[in-house]
Amino acid sequence: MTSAELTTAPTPSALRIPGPATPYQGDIARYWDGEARPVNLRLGDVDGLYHHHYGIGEVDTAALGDPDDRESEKKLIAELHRLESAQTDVLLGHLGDIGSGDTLVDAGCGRGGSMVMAHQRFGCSVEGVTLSAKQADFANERAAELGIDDRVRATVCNMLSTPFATGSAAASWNNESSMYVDLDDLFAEHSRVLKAGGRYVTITGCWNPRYGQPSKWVSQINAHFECNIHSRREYLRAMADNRLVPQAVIDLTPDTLPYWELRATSSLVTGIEDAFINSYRDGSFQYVLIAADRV
Ligand SMILES: C[S@@+](CC[C@H](N)C(=O)[O-])C[C@H]1O[C@@H](n2cnc3c(N)ncnc32)[C@H](O)[C@@H]1O
Ligand SMILES: CC(C)=CCC/C(C)=C/COP(=O)(O)OP(=O)(O)O
Ligand SMILES: [Mg+2]
Repeated sequence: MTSAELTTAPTPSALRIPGPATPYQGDIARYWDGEARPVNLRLGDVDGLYHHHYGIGEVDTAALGDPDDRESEKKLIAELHRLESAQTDVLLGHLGDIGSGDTLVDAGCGRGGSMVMAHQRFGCSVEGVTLSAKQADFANERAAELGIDDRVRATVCNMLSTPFATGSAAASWNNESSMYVDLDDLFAEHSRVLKAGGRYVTITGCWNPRYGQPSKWVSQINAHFECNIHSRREYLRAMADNRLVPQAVIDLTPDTLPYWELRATSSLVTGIEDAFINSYRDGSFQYVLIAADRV
């Protein structure tokens, strides 16, 4: 299938492009094929938007109600989910003016929650890539259920080598997926796929060069997710080397701490909560949004 066909003739099921480029990518594909943590599925079940990222914003304590209430766990799950969708809203708000005729690229799309939200907001087409066939199938099934599978599609594909035509995307993003790849290779591919003047946005966790080196908490997060968190400096340097000029760099660390503090009180904890809370508090780790212009 040619790039032109890929961007103009979506099919409801996941396209499969030759497998992982490295043994590491094979590990990551298996990791996400096997992932079924209740914290992700129960939150997604709230409204059918399935995310694999974290939340931002103030907790609505009124919405949580009385902790002794029988419905309190359900309310807490709904609140965590609201904060995760609020995170996507902030990312989408940095994509610039997107029209219904535009195509966006979601690099590392997971189960597709951000893609659905992008289509609902802009009316545009969204092409997502993930290493996991299970995730791509899930995302495509959700798009079909919503009747938007002609505009929203996930493909099993390496984000460093996508089938999308050069200069074809009005905007592209990584939502908590850039810690799985080399940043030079990643930004070279975004830069190729984006049209001149297009916008790239990432929300990511990065280690803070001011701390010195990755802290023990950052190492714990890497081990937990089999990822390799980059420093803030690496992001900015790799963007500069690949025609991506930062338009906004926003430290979302204070905005994500309430999500983690709330999540730590829920029955859906996974054991990684303290590593995030401690590293955000000691300054070794930061949750950032970087929006850049493709020049
Ligand atoms: C933490 S999840 C984030 C999912 C999604 N962006 C979201 O916000 O819900 C990380 C995603 O990155 C994807 N990923 C990691 N390395 C990749 C690569 N080289 N190519 C494509 N996808 C990749 C994984 O398959 C997974 O879908
Ligand atoms: C900010 C950083 C470093 C993110 C690492 C990537 C990652 C695994 C994100 C969340 O996925 P998830 O939603 O599947 O995780 P969890 O099960 O913990 O909610
Ligand atoms: Mg999650």
